[in-house]
Amino acid sequence: MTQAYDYDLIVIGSGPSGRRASVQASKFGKSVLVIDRHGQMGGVSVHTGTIPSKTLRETVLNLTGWRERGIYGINYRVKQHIDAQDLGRRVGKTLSDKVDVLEHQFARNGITLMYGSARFRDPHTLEVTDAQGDVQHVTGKSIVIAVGSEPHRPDHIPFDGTCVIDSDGMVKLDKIPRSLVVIGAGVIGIEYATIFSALDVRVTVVDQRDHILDFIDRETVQEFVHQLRERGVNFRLGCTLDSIIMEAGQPVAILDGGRRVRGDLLLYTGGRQGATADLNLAAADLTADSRGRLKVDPDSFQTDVSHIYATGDVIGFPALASTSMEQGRIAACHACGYPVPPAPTYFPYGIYSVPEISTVGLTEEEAQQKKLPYETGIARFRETSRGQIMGETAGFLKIIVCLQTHKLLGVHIVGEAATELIHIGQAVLNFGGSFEYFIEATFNYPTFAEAYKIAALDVWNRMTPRQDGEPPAIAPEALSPERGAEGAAV
Ligand SMILES: Cc1cc2nc3c(=O)[nH]c(=O)nc-3n(C[C@H](O)[C@H](O)[C@H](O)COP(=O)(O)OP(=O)(O)OC[C@H]3O[C@@H](n4cnc5c(N)ncnc54)[C@H](O)[C@@H]3O)c2cc1C
Ligand SMILES: NC(=O)c1ccc[n+]([C@@H]2O[C@H](COP(=O)([O-])OP(=O)(O)OC[C@H]3O[C@@H](n4cnc5c(N)ncnc54)[C@H](O)[C@@H]3O)[C@@H](O)[C@H]2O)c1
Repeated sequence: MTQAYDYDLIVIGSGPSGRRASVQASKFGKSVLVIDRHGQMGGVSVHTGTIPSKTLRETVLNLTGWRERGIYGINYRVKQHIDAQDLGRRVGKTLSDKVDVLEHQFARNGITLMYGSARFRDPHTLEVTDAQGDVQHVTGKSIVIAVGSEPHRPDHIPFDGTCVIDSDGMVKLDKIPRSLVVIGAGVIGIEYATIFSALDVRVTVVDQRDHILDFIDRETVQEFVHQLRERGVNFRLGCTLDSIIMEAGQPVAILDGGRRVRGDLLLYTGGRQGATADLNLAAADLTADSRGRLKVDPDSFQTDVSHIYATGDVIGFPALASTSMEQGRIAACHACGYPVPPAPTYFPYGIYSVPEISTVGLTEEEAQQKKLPYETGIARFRETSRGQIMGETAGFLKIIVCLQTHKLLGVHIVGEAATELIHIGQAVLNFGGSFEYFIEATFNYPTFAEAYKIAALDVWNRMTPRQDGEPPAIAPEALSPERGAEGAAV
C-alpha cells in the first residue's frame, strides 16, 4: 500500500538552494511546498547576504565615482556627501524588486509557500509554527533541508546592533562610520572592509591567521593586499581578538598581546554556522556537527535518511549562493527520480571586494603540491586598450598552464569585471582546453577579455626555447601578427 503524503516534495528554506530545488521539482509536475520562517521569501541571499552586499557595493562605486578615479584622480566624486540613506534607498528597491520576481516565479510554477518555522515530528512530518503561534502539520514524500546559515556569534562579543554588529547588521546601518574595525578577514569581512574603504572610511582588518583568503592563489592575494595597503587599509594579521570594550562611546578591540584597535563601528565576521538548531533533527534520525552542518552524499545530496536531502550553506563548504542553487537542482532531480550528473569539477569563486577577485581551478600552490610541471602567464589590465580607456590601471589576470599537456589549470583575476571574466577561463578549464585557445581565438576589441590572450602569450614566451633551430611549442602562424596587446613582451 502506498502512503499518501500532502506533498511530493517539501523544501525548508526559500534561499537560492530551496528555490532552485522547488522550481525544478515543480517542472517535473510534482506538488511542492516551501516553508520559510522569515516573513518574506529569498533567504539570507536576498535579505542580508549576497544581494544587499552587492547592491551596497554597486551604490558605493557609483556614488563615489570610484571607477572613474583612475582617469580624474582620487578626489573625484559623483556625490560629495554620501549618507546611509543614499545607500539604503537602492538596497531597499533592489530587494523589493527581487522579492516580487521570486514570488511571481513561485506563483507561475504552482509552488505553495508557507511562512512559519519548521521542525521535524518524524522523518516525513513537519510541524510549522507561524508568527501568530498557530501550528500546522504537513507531510512530504521527500524533504529538502535548505535552511542556510547564520552568523556565528560567540558569547564574548558584546553585539549591540549599533556599534558592534555582525554582517546582518550591515544592511541596517543608519549612519556611515568614520572608522571601521573588521574582525575576521574571510570573504564577508574583506568585502565589507574594501567597500567601506572605497567610501573613504578608515578601515582596520584583524585576523588570527597570518594570511588572508588562503584558498586563493598567493600571488593573487598579494597583489590584492598591496592595492588595499596603498589606499590605506590597515591589516593586523596573526592577531586573535581577546575582548571588546567600550571607551568614550567607541568599541575598542583588545587583541592578544594587548594591542588595541578602535573605530566607530566594529564588524565581527568570524564565520557562519548551519541554521539547524530549531529543526528537531533527532525526530528525523539526523544529527548536525558542532557548527550546525549536515553531512550528505556529495553526488545526490541525500542525508543518512535517504528521502531527506540537505543543500546549500547547511552542508558547509563552499557555502556560495551559486553552488547552493546547483545543489538544490541536483537534489530535486534525484528526489523526483531523474538523477543528473554532478556539476562540472571547477566552479568559480567571486569575491565582490573593491577591487573584485575571481578565481577558478588550481592555485599555483596546489599545482606545486600535485607536483605538476607548470608555467604561469600574467596580464595587467593597463596593457589592454579597454583598461587604458577606463583608467583601470591595477587589474591583473594570471593563468596557470600544465607544461606537459598545455592544458589550462587555473585562472586568477583581480580587478574590474573579474567575476564576469572568470567564466571564459571556467569554460576552457571544464572542457579540458589548452592555453593555445586564447592565442588562436579572436576576441572583441577593446575588452578586458584580451587579458587572456596577453597572459597566454606570456606563457608561450616563457615556455618557448629561443635558441635557433628549436621547435616552438606552438606553430608560429597561430600567433596573430597584431597580438592585440601592445604590452605583451616577446
Ligand atoms: C554578507 C554575505 C554576502 C554574500 N555574498 C555572496 C556572493 O556574492 N556570492 C555568493 O555566491 N554567495 C554569497 N554569500 C553566500 C550566500 O548568501 C549563501 O551561500 C546562500 O544564501 C545560501 O543559500 P541557502 O539556500 O543555503 O540558504 P539561505 O539563503 O541562508 O536561506 C535559508 C532560508 O531558510 C529559512 N529557514 C531557516 N531555518 C528555518 C526553519 N526552521 N523553518 C523555516 N525556514 C527556515 C531562513 O529564514 C532562510 O530564508 C554571501 C553571504 C553573506 C552573509
Ligand atoms: N562573494 C562570495 O562568494 C561570498 C561573500 C560573502 C560570504 N560568502 C560565504 O560566506 C561564508 C562565511 O564567510 P565569513 O567571512 O564569515 O567566514 P570565514 O570562515 O570564511 O572567515 C572568518 C575569518 O575570521 C577569522 N576569525 C575568526 N575568529 C576570529 C577572532 N576571534 N579573531 C581574529 N580572527 C578571527 C578566521 O581566521 C577567518 O579568516 C564563506 O564560506 C563564504 O563562502 C561568500
